[in-house]
Amino acid sequence: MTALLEVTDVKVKRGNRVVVDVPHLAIQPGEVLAVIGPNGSGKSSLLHALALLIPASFGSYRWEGRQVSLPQEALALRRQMAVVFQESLLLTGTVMQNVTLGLRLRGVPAAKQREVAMEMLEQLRISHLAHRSSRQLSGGEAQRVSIARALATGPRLLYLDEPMASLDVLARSHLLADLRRILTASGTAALFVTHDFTEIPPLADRVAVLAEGKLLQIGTPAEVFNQPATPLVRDLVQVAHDLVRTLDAGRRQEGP
Ligand SMILES: Nc1ncnc2c1ncn2[C@@H]1O[C@H](COP(=O)(O)OP(=O)(O)OP(=O)(O)O)[C@@H](O)[C@H]1O
Repeated sequence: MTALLEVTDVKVKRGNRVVVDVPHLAIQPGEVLAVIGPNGSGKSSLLHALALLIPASFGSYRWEGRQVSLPQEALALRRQMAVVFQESLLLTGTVMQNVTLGLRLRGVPAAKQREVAMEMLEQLRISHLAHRSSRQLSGGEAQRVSIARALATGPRLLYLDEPMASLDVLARSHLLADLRRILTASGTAALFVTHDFTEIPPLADRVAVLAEGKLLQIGTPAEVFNQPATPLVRDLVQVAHDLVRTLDAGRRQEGP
């Protein structure tokens, strides 16, 4: 299958330091890739570089098999991608005004803007908030609005930088399920950065582990969790293993 996005020799410099140095990374159409790693390992920098939001150097940057010329084609390509950040970054105005923003900038007729936005709000189960001010939303609602805004333009690839970090566990679990359903139904690929391993099974097809800007391992969640490729990956996933073991031990003690 031709990858949706395939990059080689990605390097991001912050000051004089190279903070991302990844020889190869590919995202398949419709695939959801989680990126995990310690603080400061370069996860956000990698995401921002791939989304063409910060300067980076690429050996090659291929979109659906075609070599993209950067920076000349960056603007056109960015229209096929969307980004959701940890903070919802909504503009003053109503939810509807926020969700139609990207479509407005693309010159989509007003009636169509509203139709598409309403559809996205329904898919994210927040159509009742359409006419609410963006300043009168809970954190979970605001994050749903920012995801609806990102998806309204029909991106082929959605980047999510710790989008659930400020949500409570229930809100997070419901949003993960809704997001997975929407991404699968629309065939949208996604790359999401997370610190929370519980987000991986419901959302990710593959996991990439980054440390000090280097890709230590990439594989299915089962591969990474059961066959960690390096001691650092083992230490990272150990926390998740310990949790499962503790819960199992508790269950055995309680009996059937
Ligand atoms: N705007 C910036 N200017 C200078 N250095 C930066 C900047 N942003 C990030 N860095 C540095 O680049 C490195 C990678 O940071 P980055 O935010 O990409 O890591 P991360 O894995 O996303 O971290 P975290 O998990 O803490 O969010 C870090 O050493 C950080 O200090």
